[in-house]
Amino acid sequence: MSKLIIAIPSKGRLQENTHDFFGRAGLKVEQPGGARNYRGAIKGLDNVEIAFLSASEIARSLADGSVHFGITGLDLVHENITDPQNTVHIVTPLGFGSADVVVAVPKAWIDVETMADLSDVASDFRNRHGRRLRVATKYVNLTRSFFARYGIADYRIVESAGATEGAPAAGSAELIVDITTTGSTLHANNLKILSDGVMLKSQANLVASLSADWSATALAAARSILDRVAAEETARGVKLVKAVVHDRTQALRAVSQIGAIQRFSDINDAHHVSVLCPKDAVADCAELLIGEGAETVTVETLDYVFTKENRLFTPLKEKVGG
Ligand SMILES: Nc1ncnc2c1ncn2[C@@H]1O[C@H](COP(=O)(O)OP(=O)(O)OP(=O)(O)O)[C@@H](O)[C@H]1O
Ligand SMILES: O=P(O)(O)OC[C@H]1O[C@H](OP(=O)(O)OP(=O)(O)O)[C@H](O)[C@@H]1O
Ligand SMILES: [Mg+2]
Repeated sequence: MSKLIIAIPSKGRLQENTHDFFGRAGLKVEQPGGARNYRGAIKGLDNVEIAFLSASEIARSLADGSVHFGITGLDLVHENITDPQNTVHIVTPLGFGSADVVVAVPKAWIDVETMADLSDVASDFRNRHGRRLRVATKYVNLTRSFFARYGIADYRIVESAGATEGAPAAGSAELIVDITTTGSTLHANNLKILSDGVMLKSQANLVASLSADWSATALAAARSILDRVAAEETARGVKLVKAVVHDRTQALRAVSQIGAIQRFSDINDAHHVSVLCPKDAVADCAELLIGEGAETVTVETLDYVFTKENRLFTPLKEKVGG
């Protein structure tokens, strides 16, 4: 009877959005004993335990299998997990925590715009100064593999624990690899991103561990959670469109062209149409229905659309369900 363990950020910029994400799915995260208690629960789901960890610890816990699910940035997944392909499964991106991991150099380096330029500078630098170019970063693994891809070997990594953008001005490195969202920290430190220097586009993801103990209990709890998550995601992308038309079959044929689908059919009713329509196609759908004789078309927002087939759970089960 091993419970499903979900690791969520205990602090930092992903924390608040994570609570909102669970809230939208109708799941209430409870932290008995307040912010200093590192174990919690989800209201009404007895087989789920919450572990509050830092975003980077979450990536490591997914790798070692001590948690089943975790919410963390894709950057941390790729930096902290050796073989992410075979170690974790990305369940779904969450639409928050967007940031790019980038290579940035001083703006004063006017001749350096690309990774190829940087490669030239790196060789020159070594010849001229008798030491290697220094790159300040906490993304050591991402940097090594990205630089290797561009054939750059003449550099040395200076591990940074924070305020990485300050390293060039402080004289502790020539350039940096760090994460950026608005670009204002880079700008404030007179740094520019190389044109092909975006190493990774990151955002927060719901990630599953492939090495955790996926007991029947844990899998069942995962299904309950993913049912709610998928139902909310689906609902956010569609609207419920209703109308009374001359000929239902004909109207459905027309709106199916723009992706609207009949979900709730009453074979005795030849005139009522009620379809789930992609959010962006609602106005076109209404126009088509009016063309099919509707006087009025109403559009409703839905909270959840549950379906028997769960597009988030099925791929996970295939990987861990035996
Ligand atoms: N502008 C940003 N700067 C840094 N991280 C960001 C930014 N936007 C989103 N993120 C995401 O937030 C996560 C980092 O969160 P946070 O800073 O709370 O964790 P952390 O620094 O790894 O924690 P700790 O260092 O204590 O382990 C990363 O996954 C990153 O992708
Ligand atoms: O492009 P911007 O919008 O300016 O954001 C990027 C900055 O934000 C992060 O630092 P954070 O505030 O998380 O501090 P940290 O270095 O202690 O993690 C990151 O390390 C950058 O320094
Ligand atoms: Mg941080």
